[in-house]
Amino acid sequence: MQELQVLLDGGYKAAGLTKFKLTCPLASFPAEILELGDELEQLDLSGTGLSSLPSNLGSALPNLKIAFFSDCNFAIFPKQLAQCPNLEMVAFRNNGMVEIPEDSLPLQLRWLILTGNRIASLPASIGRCTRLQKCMLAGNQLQHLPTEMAQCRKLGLLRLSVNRFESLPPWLFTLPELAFVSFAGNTCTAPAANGAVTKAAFRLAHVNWSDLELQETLGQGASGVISQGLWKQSPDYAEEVAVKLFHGALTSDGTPADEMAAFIAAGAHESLISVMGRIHGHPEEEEETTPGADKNNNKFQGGIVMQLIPPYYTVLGQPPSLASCTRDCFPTPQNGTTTPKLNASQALSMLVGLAGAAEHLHARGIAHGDLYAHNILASRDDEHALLGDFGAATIYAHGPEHECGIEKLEVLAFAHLVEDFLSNLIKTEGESEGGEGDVDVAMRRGLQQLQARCAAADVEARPTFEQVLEELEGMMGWRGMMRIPDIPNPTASASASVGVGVAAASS
Ligand SMILES: Nc1ncnc2c1ncn2[C@@H]1O[C@H](COP(=O)(O)OP(=O)(O)OP(=O)(O)O)[C@@H](O)[C@H]1O
Repeated sequence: MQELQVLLDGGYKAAGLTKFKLTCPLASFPAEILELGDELEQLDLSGTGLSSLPSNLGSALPNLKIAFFSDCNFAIFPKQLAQCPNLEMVAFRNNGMVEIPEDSLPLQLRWLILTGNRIASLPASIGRCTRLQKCMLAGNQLQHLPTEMAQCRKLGLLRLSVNRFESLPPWLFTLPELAFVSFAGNTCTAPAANGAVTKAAFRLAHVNWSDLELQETLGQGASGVISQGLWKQSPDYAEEVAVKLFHGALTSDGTPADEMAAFIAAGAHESLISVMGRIHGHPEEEEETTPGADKNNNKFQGGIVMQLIPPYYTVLGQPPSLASCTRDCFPTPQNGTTTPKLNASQALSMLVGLAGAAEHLHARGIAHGDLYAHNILASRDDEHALLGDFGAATIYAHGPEHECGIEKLEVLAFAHLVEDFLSNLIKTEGESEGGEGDVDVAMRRGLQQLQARCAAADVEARPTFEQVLEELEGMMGWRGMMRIPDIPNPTASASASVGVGVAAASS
C-alpha cells in the first residue's frame, strides 16, 4: 500500500509502479495518480470515499487493467472508465450506486463487481462487453437483465442473489460457458415456495448454544467462521463437531441466511458435508437490528453444527486468481507447490461421489452454484471427496420455470471439475509407477468423453447429473468387471488391447 503524502510530494512519479493502492479518505481524485502513467496496471482506491474520476483517466493511465473502488460513493458508474482501453476488472462493491449509464462499461471487461448497490437496471450496452466472464450483481434491485446481455457469450459466473427477479431470462440457458450461477433471495425463489427447507429442517437437531464448547478455528469464509467444537449431548457424552457461525448481511455470492437455508435443505449425502443441527440460544440471537444499520454490519445470522471433517481431508484446489478468473488454480511444479496426485481409482471414486452429491442436490431443487475444486475436501486414502460451501447455493424447487436448465448449467461446472481432475489432479503416465495401465488409459479416455458431453455448447444437450452418475458408475463397474464404455476411439493403436478387453468382458 502506498502513502498519500509521498504521492502528493511526487515520490512515486518515476518509481515505475504497476500497482497503486490508497485507503485513506479522499475528497477528490489526486491528480498525482495520473502521473504514474503507462506503467500502472492496478489501481485500488477502495474505502477512500471517492465519488468521481478525472476526465482524462483513460489517456493518462492507458494500461490500467484492474480498478477497485469498493466502499466508495459513486452513485453513478463513471463513464471515464470506458476510455481505459485495457481495463478488464472493475469493482464498485457497496457504493450506493443507482445508475450505470449507457456506454460507460469498458469494452475489454472480463470481471465486473457491483455487489451491494441499488442498481435497478443494467445498460443494453453491456452486450458489447463480449469478453465478460464474471459478473457479480448480488444485492441490487434488478428485476430484469437486458436481452443484449445474451451477447456476453463468455460469461462463466453470474451472481444474481438478493435482487428482485420474478423469473430468469430464457437466454441465460443458452450461454455456452455459464457454469456458476447464484440467485437465492429473489421473488422467484421465495422461501414460501419451497417445501425443501421445512422437510430437511424436520430432521435437524436443535442444538443449544450452551451445550457447545468452541475450540480452534478451522476456516474463515466470507459468510462466517468455522470452528472445531464439542457438542455436549448429555452429562457423559460429547461429540466432536464443526460449528459455523454466520455473520454479516451480504457476500458476493448471497446472504448468510440463504447459505444456511440451502445447507440445511441439502440433507445428507455421503459426498456432502452434513449439517447435524441448528444452533439456538446464541447470545446475539435476540439482539435487535439497529435501525439504519450498515448493511455490511457483522450481525450474527445464525449457526449450524456440522460433522467434523478430519484434517487429512484437504481442499482439492485453490480459488480462481485474477488471471484464471472463473477457473480454480492448482499447484504446479513451476510454482513449486505440487501435492501428491490421485490414481485412477481414487479419482473415479471421488467423481462418482461428487456427481452423486450434485444429483442429490438437484433432486431437491438446490443448485450449489459454486461447484469448484476449492470447495471440496478430499482424502486420497479413503478415495472420498466432500462438497461444502453453500454460499452461492439457491433453493430453486418450485421456483423459476427452467429447472432443467439450471441443472444443466451446473453440469458444465462438473465438466470443469472433471477437466481439472484430468489436467491437475490425476497422475499422468510419467508420474505413475511403471506407466499407466490399460485400465487407467481407458478411464482417462472415458472421462474425456464425458467431460466433452457435459461441456456441450448446446446447454440442453448436456446430460443430467443422474445420467452423469450412471456413466461414472459404469466406469467404476468396468474397473471391477473389465467392462469398457462403448465410445468411439480416435486413437486406435493405443486402444487395441483395451478393445479386446471389451469384447471379452461383454461376451
Ligand atoms: N465440517 C467441517 N469440518 C472441518 N473443517 C471444515 C468444515 N467445514 C469447513 N471447514 C474448513 O473451513 C474452510 C472454509 O469453509 P467454507 O468454504 O464452508 O467457508 P465459507 O465461509 O463458505 O468460505 P467462502 O469464503 O469460500 O465462501 C474449508 O475449506 C475447511 O478447511
